[in-house]
Amino acid sequence: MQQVLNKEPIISKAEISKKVQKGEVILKVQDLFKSYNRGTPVLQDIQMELKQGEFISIIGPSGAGKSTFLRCINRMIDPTSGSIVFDNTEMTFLKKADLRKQRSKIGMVFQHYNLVSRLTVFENVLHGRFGYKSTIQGVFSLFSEEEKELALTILDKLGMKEFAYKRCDQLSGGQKQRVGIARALVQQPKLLLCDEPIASLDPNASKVIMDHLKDICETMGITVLVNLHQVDVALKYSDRVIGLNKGKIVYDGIPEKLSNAAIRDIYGSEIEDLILE
Ligand SMILES: Nc1ncnc2c1ncn2[C@@H]1O[C@H](COP(=O)(O)OP(=O)(O)OP(=O)(O)O)[C@@H](O)[C@H]1O
Repeated sequence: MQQVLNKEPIISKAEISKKVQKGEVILKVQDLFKSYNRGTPVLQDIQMELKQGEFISIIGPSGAGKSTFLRCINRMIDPTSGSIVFDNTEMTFLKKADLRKQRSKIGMVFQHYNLVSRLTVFENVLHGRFGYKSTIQGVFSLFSEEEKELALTILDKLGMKEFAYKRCDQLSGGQKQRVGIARALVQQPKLLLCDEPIASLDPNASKVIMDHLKDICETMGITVLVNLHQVDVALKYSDRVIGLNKGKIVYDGIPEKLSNAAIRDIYGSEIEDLILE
């Protein structure tokens, strides 16, 4: 068995299904601006606080800045100015090793899954542990027995254990997305960023994915921040909905208070087929 040099606590099976308290602020964004190539800002004056265990959806028309915002949080994109404090650490100043360490606490789920299709489900899931390893360990894919057990436990939770040794190119879209979620969960994140996780899926597979994300939030206490195009899905699953229009937050509140007027503010002229009478 290979030793893990960079030891991080590995959660037990019992902890994976433990209900945790919602509460403390896990992410605080202040005065955030982002412009690409010195052009017009695509994010403007973003202020936001997310709490541990919250399920938050971001909705808004195409080009509103939803993906840019998610990617600024984990610094896949560098913000132009402003502050992002995640888990008591200012993200915008971090470099190399410190950034990598902080990023390992933030899982990300992508619309197109970002899996290595010729590798097995199990191998793809273990890739989520790379953030905890030295370069050498990463190159030789050295994983401990504990890490392998964690990967299988998470696959089991997502109903994917029986597919562990299948190649990812043999899976359906919904199954691929469950692998993407499992890979994010083996990181043992405090925050899960999901960028349009159901945009490529049919309604049945979308429901399975959203149900899993909600369950992960409720049973593991992980804060889930999801970009969505579907207002009805956001309303059904979220503790809180954030509406973006042209890079500005125009709604931040509970789903029950998202009025038709608020939906108009978010979607502007694209609105008519979205109004829920
Ligand atoms: N790498 C880039 N370089 C220049 N402009 C970009 C880049 N990425 C995004 N943009 C622009 O930033 C704006 C916001 O894009 P973003 O993808 O964040 O919006 P979105 O709300 O996620 O849209 P969608 O729902 O279509 O994915 C858009 O005008 C887009 O064209």
